Formats: sequence, C-alpha cells, structure tokens
Amino acid sequence: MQFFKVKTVEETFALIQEKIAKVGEVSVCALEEALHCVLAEPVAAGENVPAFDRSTVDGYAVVAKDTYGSSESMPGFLTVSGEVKMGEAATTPLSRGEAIYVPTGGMLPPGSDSVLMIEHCEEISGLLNTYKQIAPGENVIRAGEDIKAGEILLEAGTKLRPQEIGALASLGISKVSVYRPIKAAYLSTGDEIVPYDTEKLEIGQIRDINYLTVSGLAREWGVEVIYGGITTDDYDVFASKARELYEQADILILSGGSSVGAKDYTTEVIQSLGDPGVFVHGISIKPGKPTILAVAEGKPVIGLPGHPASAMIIFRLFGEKIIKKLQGEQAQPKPERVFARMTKNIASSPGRSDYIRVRLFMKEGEWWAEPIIGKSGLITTLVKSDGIVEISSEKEGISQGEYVPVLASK
Ligand SMILES: Nc1nc2c(c(=O)[nH]1)N[C@H]1C(S)=C(S)[C@@H](COP(=O)(O)OP(=O)(O)OC[C@H]3O[C@@H](n4cnc5c(N)ncnc54)[C@H](O)[C@@H]3O)O[C@H]1N2
Ligand code: MOO
Repeated sequence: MQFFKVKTVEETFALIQEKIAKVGEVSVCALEEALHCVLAEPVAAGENVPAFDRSTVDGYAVVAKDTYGSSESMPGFLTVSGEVKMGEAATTPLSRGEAIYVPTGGMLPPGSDSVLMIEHCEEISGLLNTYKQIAPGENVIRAGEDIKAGEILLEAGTKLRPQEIGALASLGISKVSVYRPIKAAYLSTGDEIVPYDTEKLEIGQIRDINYLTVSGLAREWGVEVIYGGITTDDYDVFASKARELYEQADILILSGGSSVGAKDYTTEVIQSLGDPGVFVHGISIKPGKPTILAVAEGKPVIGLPGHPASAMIIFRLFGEKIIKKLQGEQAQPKPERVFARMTKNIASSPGRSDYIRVRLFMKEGEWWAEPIIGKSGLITTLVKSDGIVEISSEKEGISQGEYVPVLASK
C-alpha cells in the first residue's frame, strides 16, 4: 500500500516558488483588453497628469492670502473678473483682489493658487463676499500631482487591475506589452462523473461540479480554460486524454483520482507526462490532503482531490499561486479580506461613511493598513492601494493601532 509523504502548507508554497517559472511570452495588447494581464515592461509616464492645475470643486479661483480673515461674521470682498469654461484654457490671469469662477475639473487661471467653494462665498453684482479663509493649494490638483512626467508609473510584473488601466488611460497609452494570457486545460476523472447538464442521473452517477468551480476561479484570475471533458478511470484512456490536453496548454488541471485507491491513476498519468514529475503528493491540510503538484517538462500539472469543496479550496490556495507565477506577476499576494491595524489616527465626521484607501504591509506577523491620503481626482491613490477601509457613519474615526476590516481591491 502506498502512503503519502505529506508536506506542510508552508513547504508547499516554498516548493511552488522554487519549481514554477513564468511562461514569459510577450504580446502587445490593446489597453481595453488588458485587464488582469501582467506587464512585461515597466511603464514610464511621458507627460504630467493632470497636464494643468485643476480645481477639485465648483468655486472661485483666488489668491489664498486674499481670503485671510474672512468668516461668516466678517466676510471679505473680491471682484469677480471672469469665468473659466470647462475644457478650455484659462488664459486671463488673476490679479490680487480678484476671483474667477471655475467649475470642478476646470483649469486654474494663472496667478491663482486655490479655490473657494461656492458654499463659502456669495456673488452679488460682480462682487464676491468670502465667508471662509483658505490655504494656498486648497481644492486644487497641481499639474503632475497624480503622475509626474518621467516617473515609472508601473513596474514590470504588475497585474493590471481596473485602477492601473485607468492610470494608463490618463496618459493616453492605448497599447501595453504584457505576458500573453495563460491557457489552462482541465480534465475531470471518474467513472461516476457525468456532464453537469445530464438531465436524469443513473444511480451512482454524479454531475461534474469541479469543472465549473475550478474553471470559474481560473477565469477570475485571467486564465483561458480549455475543457477536456470527463475521462473514465481507465489508465490508457486517461493518459492519452491528459497528454493531448497537456500539449495544448500552459498548465494541466486534473480533478479526482488523487488518492491512493485501486483506480486512482492520477499520479501515474502525471508521471507519464514528463520529468521531473510530482513534487508534492499529500499536504497536511484539511480538506485536500491527497493534492498532487507536478512539473512535467516545464509545465505545471495539478491533481486536485475530487471532493468538490476540497478541489475548490486547494485550487484557491495553491492553484492561484502557481498561475500567478506562470503569469509573471511579481507582487507579493495580499489577502482579499483581512483585519489589519491602522498605522495612523483617521478622523471622520459622525453621520458620514468614509472609505479610506489603504496600502497593506506585514509587520511582525500582522497586517497593517497605511492610509493613502489623496484627493478623489487622483487615480494613483488607487494604484498605490491594496484595499478600502470603511469608517461607518456612527463612528468618529479610527485610532492608531485599531483593527479594521479591509476590503481588497483586486
Ligand atoms: N484510503 C484513503 N482514502 C482516501 C484518502 C486517504 O488519505 N486515504 N483521502 C480522502 C480525501 S481527503 C479525499 S479529498 C478523497 C480524494 O479522492 P480523489 O482525489 O481520488 O477523488 P475521487 O475518489 O475521484 O473523488 C472523491 C469524491 O469526489 C467526487 N467527485 C470527483 N470528481 C468530481 C467532480 N468533477 N464533480 C463532482 N464531484 C466529483 C467523487 O464522486 C467522489 O465522491 O479521497 C479520500 N479517500
Ligand atoms: O480532506 Mo478531503 O480533501 O476528504 O475533502
């Protein structure tokens, strides 16, 4: 009787890092098609984003000093000397003592350094009553504040999430060099397994669940899946079907027959595909102990345990790591949902729900969430963040060191 020599989960992760190499074939892809692809080259910014100083609010462009001392009870007065039109250059300069109307996103007139929100002033017959003092730079995004011309925006090995695609779009980049998408071939095994759309089951038959769950996960990770159908527990049929699929894909995924029963041929079939072969058979994990991981002539092969929950959990844990390595993704995987500790105090107004963009990092065995402070007009605040923390409306903020749930931005 053959028994597994089980590996721990940590040993298995280390073996995946050691044994799996990226496919590394580069293709040029339209930006719109590049979601979930991995950059093969770094991307440098060819221009500033934004290209000009912009207002983040509807209001009046002013020189901040001209508002000093203004309050509800002691308003200041400025002369309204014009209006900036949306999408047009603001050419008329602003002089001291003047205010020019600017819509949200409009260009700041030369000479101005801040924007007073319309809620904090009142225009009456060409005169602006200012009810609040503001600081230089308030309500303004400076040219290059989001992305600076010449900076490396994204490193090679970055997986493109919607926010990276958005940042590339802001630079007018319409094509990117990415590693071509990974192709996985999937095969279910078992004499009892029948296609999931079988209407009437015979006694003993089981509909194929694992194909849909496993291929669904793979598709979520940007993988194209070739469905190889279902093979019976006959060694020759199984081996030739596995070989045919192995030839067509970058990774072969088999489900079932991973245990050590009389008809569990998966290990033998995998060994027949090429050297060096199986490097894990059996992991000290529940569920999923009989998992098989192999590399045959450079291509990974996964033998998932047949039980549907085991197959999904194992594929989620180890399959995703293998696929990320094949895709050439460099970043350390971050958790999707985690309780992390906030690095700073964050204030919030009761009655308002705040969503704080955060970067996650591991320190002394714990996840920490560092707030990425920035205006909502800056796409790079999302590029730098791993997730979002909610401060619900009844809370007044988060204290430094407090544990908060983080929702990952994938
Ligand atoms: N003597 C031992 N027996 C078993 C051990 C063990 O260590 N010693 N491990 C158990 C564990 S844990 C699991 S998990 C299973 C894994 O078995 P296999 O990978 O060989 O899977 P099968 O026997 O082919 O199937 C198990 C179970 O799952 C159903 N199945 C299979 N494929 C599908 C599919 N595509 N969709 C839906 N359901 C599927 C199948 O009908 C079986 O009921 O081994 C234990 N045995
Ligand atoms: O521990 Mo298994 O993989 O019976 O599900």
